[in-house]
Amino acid sequence: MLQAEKWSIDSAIKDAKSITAQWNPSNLDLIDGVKVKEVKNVIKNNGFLTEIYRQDWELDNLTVDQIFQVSLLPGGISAWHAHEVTTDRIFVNTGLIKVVLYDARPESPTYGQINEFRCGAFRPMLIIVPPRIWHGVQNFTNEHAALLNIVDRAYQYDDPDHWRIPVNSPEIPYTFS
Ligand SMILES: Cc1cn([C@H]2C[C@H](O)[C@@H](COP(=O)(O)OP(=O)(O)O[C@H]3O[C@@H](C)C(=O)[C@@H](O)[C@H]3O)O2)c(=O)[nH]c1=O
Repeated sequence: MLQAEKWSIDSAIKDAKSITAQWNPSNLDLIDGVKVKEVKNVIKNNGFLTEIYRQDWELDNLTVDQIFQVSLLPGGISAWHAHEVTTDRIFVNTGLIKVVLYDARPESPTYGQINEFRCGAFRPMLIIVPPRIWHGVQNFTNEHAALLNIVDRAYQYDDPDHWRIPVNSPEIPYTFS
């Protein structure tokens, strides 16, 4: 273990572990029920192809009832959301977006846990967000960004399965910066 003998500046702070050998955040313990499928871009002579969702990935045994896109302007934040019965499957397909989850289920083994994902074209992944997991997204770049949401229950115009609390709610121990 490297120690800061008197070679550095007194106020210097040594980095702690931040990443694993698989290039994942070292503090990422998935919230119970959350699944992540990382995919790789297939580079072609004229660009690249990225698979977004396949039933044979067997991530869940739910249907695909609707797919919609959410575009976020530079710096845009959409938080916090939760659904009682709908599963979100989020794929950032343009730019880079921070996807943050919070487990507020008292009975959950990961109650109180935060998961933060930074994903998009450079690090494509599908994030499965079970019902009752709070979630928010932020375009933390100065470019346009967008995500696809592949849901197992289509949006119900007359009775949305959609609960919200303000982005700055003290109920969730996370601040978008
Ligand atoms: C989801 C949805 C919304 N809408 C309407 C409802 C509302 O007037 C407007 C904005 O919808 P929302 O307020 O739900 O959009 P938004 O606040 O951006 O929430 C969406 O963001 C992502 C990150 C999520 O997590 C989802 O829960 C999704 O609802 O669009 C549709 O017309 N069709 C749809 O399929």
